[in-house]
Amino acid sequence: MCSRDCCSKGGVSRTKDGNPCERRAEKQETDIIVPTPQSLLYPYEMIQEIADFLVKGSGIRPKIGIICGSGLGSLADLIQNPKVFEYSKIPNFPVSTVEGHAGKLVVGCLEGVNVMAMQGRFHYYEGYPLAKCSMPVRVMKLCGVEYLFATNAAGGINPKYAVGDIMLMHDHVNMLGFAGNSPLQGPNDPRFGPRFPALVNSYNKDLINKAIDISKAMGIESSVHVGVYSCLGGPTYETIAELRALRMMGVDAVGMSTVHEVITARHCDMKVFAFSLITNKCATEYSEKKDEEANHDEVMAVAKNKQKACCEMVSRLVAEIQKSL
Ligand SMILES: O=P(O)(O)O[C@@H]1C[C@H](O)[C@@H](CO)O1
Ligand code: HPA
Repeated sequence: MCSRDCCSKGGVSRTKDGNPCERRAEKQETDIIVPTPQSLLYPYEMIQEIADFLVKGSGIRPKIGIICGSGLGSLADLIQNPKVFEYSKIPNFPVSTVEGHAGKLVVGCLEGVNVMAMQGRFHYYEGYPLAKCSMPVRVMKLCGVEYLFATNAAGGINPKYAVGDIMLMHDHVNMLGFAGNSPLQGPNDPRFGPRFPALVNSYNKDLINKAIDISKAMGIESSVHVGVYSCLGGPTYETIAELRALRMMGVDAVGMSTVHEVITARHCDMKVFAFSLITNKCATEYSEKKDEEANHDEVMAVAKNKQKACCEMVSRLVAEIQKSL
């Protein structure tokens, strides 16, 4: 009861004559914690500071940014004369908490092109808001990056996909977006891009065609597909009913990343190339068999096995871009 002689009825403090207690109402208002809109977590100036730190520290303005998926960190090992930044030493950078994501940013040269690679990405399930997960993409942009290469480990839903196949992403279904979550949520800073960015043709067709040609040159075209990826929040793998629903929506591979990075990259007008390494086949029939359940050890093991082909795909594509620069 407050000093104005109020009583609490149905969770609302009221004066004796039944009117809501003004003082209580004022207090409740100040108690409300309004969540910070995602886009305000990393203002332009803070991203600029991180970019300046990396450009100054490496002496390099990268043209291509690479995000290494689970177990695909060796993509960054291709980089010559690498300057390595541990995430924990980069001002205002989050840290990686997932096995298979080393937490290092590698800047250097690949096939004659200045590149920057993230050995470790940030996932929503780690507890980071989406804008924080994809903040490094904006850092890349302000460092000078024009092309984003995003890679991921994913479960194959398309029954034609086998473990170890590569799926070149040509579109996505943004399940977190369906639920009203976006890395662009909150006030828009036009220095990054427009309020309402279009996402049709987000995945660069020319780069997809080049990657198909590369797969032919590598003799792996029968295990390379072009398909649709969907990102769920994780960290749980999907239920059978969810996988069936995704398949009905036209999804070929499912994972827990990439989409918010692509949204952020397209917002600031980067060219995007992305692929999934199919690390497990998603079961769409009910079964008691333990070996049909997805698990991170299997994801990591398949990624390790297939890293050579993934590395070759990336370096050949970078070499193609180099020709056009
Ligand atoms: O970072 P990516 O999307 O490659 O990692 C996938 C999704 C989860 O982080 C993990 C599950 O095994 O691999
Ligand atoms: N589901 C979600 N994410 C994944 C999977 C999967 O089956 N495999 C690798 N990452």
